[in-house]
Amino acid sequence: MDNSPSSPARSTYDATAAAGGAHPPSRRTRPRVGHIQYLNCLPLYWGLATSGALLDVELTKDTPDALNDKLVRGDLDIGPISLVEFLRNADDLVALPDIAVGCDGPVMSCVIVSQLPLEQLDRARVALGSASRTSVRLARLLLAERYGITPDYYTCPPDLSLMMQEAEAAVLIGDAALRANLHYAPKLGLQVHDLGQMWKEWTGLPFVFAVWAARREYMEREPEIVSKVHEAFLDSRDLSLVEVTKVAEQAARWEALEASVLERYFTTLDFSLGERQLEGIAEFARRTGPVAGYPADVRVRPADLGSRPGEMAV
Ligand SMILES: C=C(O[C@@H]1C=C(C(=O)O)C=C[C@H]1O)C(=O)O
Repeated sequence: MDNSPSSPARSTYDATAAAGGAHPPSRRTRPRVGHIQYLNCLPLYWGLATSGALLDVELTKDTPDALNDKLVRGDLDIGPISLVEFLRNADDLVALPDIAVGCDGPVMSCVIVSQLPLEQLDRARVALGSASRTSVRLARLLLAERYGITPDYYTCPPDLSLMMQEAEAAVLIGDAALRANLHYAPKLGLQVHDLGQMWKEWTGLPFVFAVWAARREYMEREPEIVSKVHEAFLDSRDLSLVEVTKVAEQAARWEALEASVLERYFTTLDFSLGERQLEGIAEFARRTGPVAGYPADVRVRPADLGSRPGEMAV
């Protein structure tokens, strides 16, 4: 190997160093932001491309459970997190205001798929899809307290046909749940129970499956970036809901679901986090806290990010 000062690699290196770095390391790093790889989050991210904000974030697409772990470990700075994981890690995280993935009635994509009426699931095998933390906890709560039953739960990958071979019922979320709900269950004669609707009938409240959070230390270090990312998500969501027909048509090109179904789905989901949603969260924490790893009186207190600032330019 030629290590002499005249070798091209070496001379390029020296020239760069002498010039103070023609390619200096980036002075600022983009915020590392999570993106749930399900259709449920499409309306939150769709407008980021339109506004250009997509270029100002380093996006990591993954399943909710993987994103939960990354945000909690500090491999992400900002992102969606299953409500249950937020409540467990509330000391290290700050919730962002007015943004969530929830519903006020049916949700369509967080379901119990069952071969038997729910009352008959006592001691039966129930498969819990491994991508979920909140829906599986909600399903267990509803089956225990509304139906008075104690199934034999186990966690496994979210694959409906495997689950139905090994269990009498399964809890699914996201696109797999949507497909099960709309396609497979009716074909296979399986019952579908919508967790959002069950919660609403039981408590009269909206339900929040995931909130948006920043790591507390990141928020303290980079409050402006957090504020701008938050703003970009709100703008994206608002634009997507105004243009929901277009979003649904575009998404349908790559999905086995009709545009009209996707439009219904996007408008069934509730992406807000207001007083009633916070009340729903408090009620869920009160009912699950003792067994789910957080105090029953834990609260989500969204950060005060001030009024909506201007364009994102981080
Ligand atoms: C509405 C949904 O909300 C979700 C449910 C989650 C959970 O159960 O932990 C986490 C993130 C969201 O994806 C869905 O997955 O369809």
